[in-house]
Amino acid sequence: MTDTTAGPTDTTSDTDTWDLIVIGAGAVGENVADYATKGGLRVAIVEAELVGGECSYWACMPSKALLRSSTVLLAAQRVAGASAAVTGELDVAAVLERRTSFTSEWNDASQVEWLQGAGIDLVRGWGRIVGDRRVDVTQADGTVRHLTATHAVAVCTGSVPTMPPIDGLAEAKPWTSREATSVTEMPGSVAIVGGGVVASELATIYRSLGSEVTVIIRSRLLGTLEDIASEAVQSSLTESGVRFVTGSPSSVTRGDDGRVTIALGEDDAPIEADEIIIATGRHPATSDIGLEDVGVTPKDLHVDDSMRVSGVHGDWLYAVGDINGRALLTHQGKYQARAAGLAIAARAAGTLSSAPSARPEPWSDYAATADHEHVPSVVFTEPEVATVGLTSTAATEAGYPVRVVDYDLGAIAGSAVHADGYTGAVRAVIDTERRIILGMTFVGQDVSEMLHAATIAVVGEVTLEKLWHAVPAYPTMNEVWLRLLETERYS
Ligand SMILES: Cc1cc2nc3c(=O)[nH]c(=O)nc-3n(C[C@H](O)[C@H](O)[C@H](O)COP(=O)(O)OP(=O)(O)OC[C@H]3O[C@@H](n4cnc5c(N)ncnc54)[C@H](O)[C@@H]3O)c2cc1C
Ligand SMILES: NC(=O)c1ccc[n+]([C@@H]2O[C@H](COP(=O)([O-])OP(=O)(O)OC[C@H]3O[C@@H](n4cnc5c(N)ncnc54)[C@H](O)[C@@H]3O)[C@@H](O)[C@H]2O)c1
Repeated sequence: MTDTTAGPTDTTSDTDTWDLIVIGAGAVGENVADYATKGGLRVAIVEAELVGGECSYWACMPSKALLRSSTVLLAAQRVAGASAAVTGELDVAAVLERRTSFTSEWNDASQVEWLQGAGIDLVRGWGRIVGDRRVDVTQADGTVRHLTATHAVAVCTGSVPTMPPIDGLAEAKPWTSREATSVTEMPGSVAIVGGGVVASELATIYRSLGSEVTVIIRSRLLGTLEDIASEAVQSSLTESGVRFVTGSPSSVTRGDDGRVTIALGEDDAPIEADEIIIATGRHPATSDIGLEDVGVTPKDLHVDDSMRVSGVHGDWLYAVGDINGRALLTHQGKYQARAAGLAIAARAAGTLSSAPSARPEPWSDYAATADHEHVPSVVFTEPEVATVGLTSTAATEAGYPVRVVDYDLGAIAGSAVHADGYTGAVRAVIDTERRIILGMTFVGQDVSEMLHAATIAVVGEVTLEKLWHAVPAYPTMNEVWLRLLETERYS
């Protein structure tokens, strides 16, 4: 894996007491600190690795940068006239170099500069809660610094990959999303274990950059999404040459030639590849951060909508972002961070109740209410999948009166102009009593940019009758909204 460089060292003053101590300077920790600072608090943030966290260096940004060049190439190839102008292959070295520039060569100097500008103090090292509002930081030289918070501690330590119990896995030195997104030389072949978002995006990246790809899945690819999405992505990946094998590895060995051999069931032929990538989910990074010392069992970690951890004497502990397991997405973690940062500052100022029983008002600045049933997300595959809210299955299970309305996105005039032979699909999940949209799924080229209108409709609980007056411009792909409403009315 690539080397990482921490930028400037600690930026703290002499004091070791702050109003708020944030452990973990990923996107989420940075936002908790920023919003609490804006609320008038003095804040220190503790970081063991790179300021900016997973998203900046090994997740969202590098993976999306690795995907972008092939997406652009495909878009040009799908429009007659433009396709004649692009006759060459992807420049893989240039793609990797562009990715590296997005990670600032795994150096966090610019993010440290941002912290300084925002008035947030940085303490580098491993943070561990050692008592009520007290955090010890083990620094690179082994010395321990003792920090105290007058108001709150927020743990924003993120998540780590879950490694499945496969014989020989550790010895075979598997890649996780970290190695896969920081790759410097494309392997000839990879076997990806898992069928979620990470596996789907990595399969798209590695195939587009020339590797032979085998994906080992237990069941349906992207199984938590609507079938229109998972089927489209799996069939497009298959068409691009990705091989899908159903099963779960039982053992893996790395031979003297450096290649891995993966055994599945007794009747299945083993799979050989240059590298094995594990993409079987992530779990909260709760190890060795001292939760147990303040009476919190990590697997029972529970937060309210202001991200305050339940059952901690004095109610000073918050858990924000991937660590609380609510929605493992950068934008949703940052949303939680805004709620938590503002709530911590308001409680410190006495303008929001600190009582354990006091729950923040839903949809107020202090509550991440949208986490429950209004989460947007995009899977950056080919085709893209953009979703918000509940799937038809989730809405039915939650007891809503549901009607599903589908429309062929390829049949829209704007889509036909967008790309020759455009294919895509849209599904709206409608609450038939309240006549609002509970969830939407878009599948197709560039649908990620269509998502926010749906998020506004779902969060705003805009009725279908009112949506009738939100007129989509012609000829854009958004005209699918009109077609969905017509389908709901007349069929
Ligand atoms: C391959 C991949 C692609 C992804 N793509 C997207 C995407 O396109 N869009 C999206 O919304 N989400 C995406 N995600 C999810 C996204 O990366 C996470 O939801 C997000 O990074 C969570 O932010 P966080 O701040 O909670 O945690 P992290 O980003 O993991 O940050 C936690 C920080 O805490 C530090 N830390 C941990 N323990 C300690 C300690 N004890 N002391 C001090 N510091 C500590 C870590 O070093 C790290 O810097 C992707 C994830 C993966 C794996
Ligand atoms: N574009 C994005 O927003 C984006 C991109 C990447 C990751 N993420 C986030 O990161 C999180 C983690 O993603 P992920 O894909 O690692 O996890 P996931 O939980 O979405 O998927 C894990 C997959 O691995 C499979 N699996 C588990 N154990 C297995 C085994 N032993 N053998 C074969 N398959 C096995 C599961 O069936 C599932 O399909 C997601 O929750 C997602 O929100 C988001």
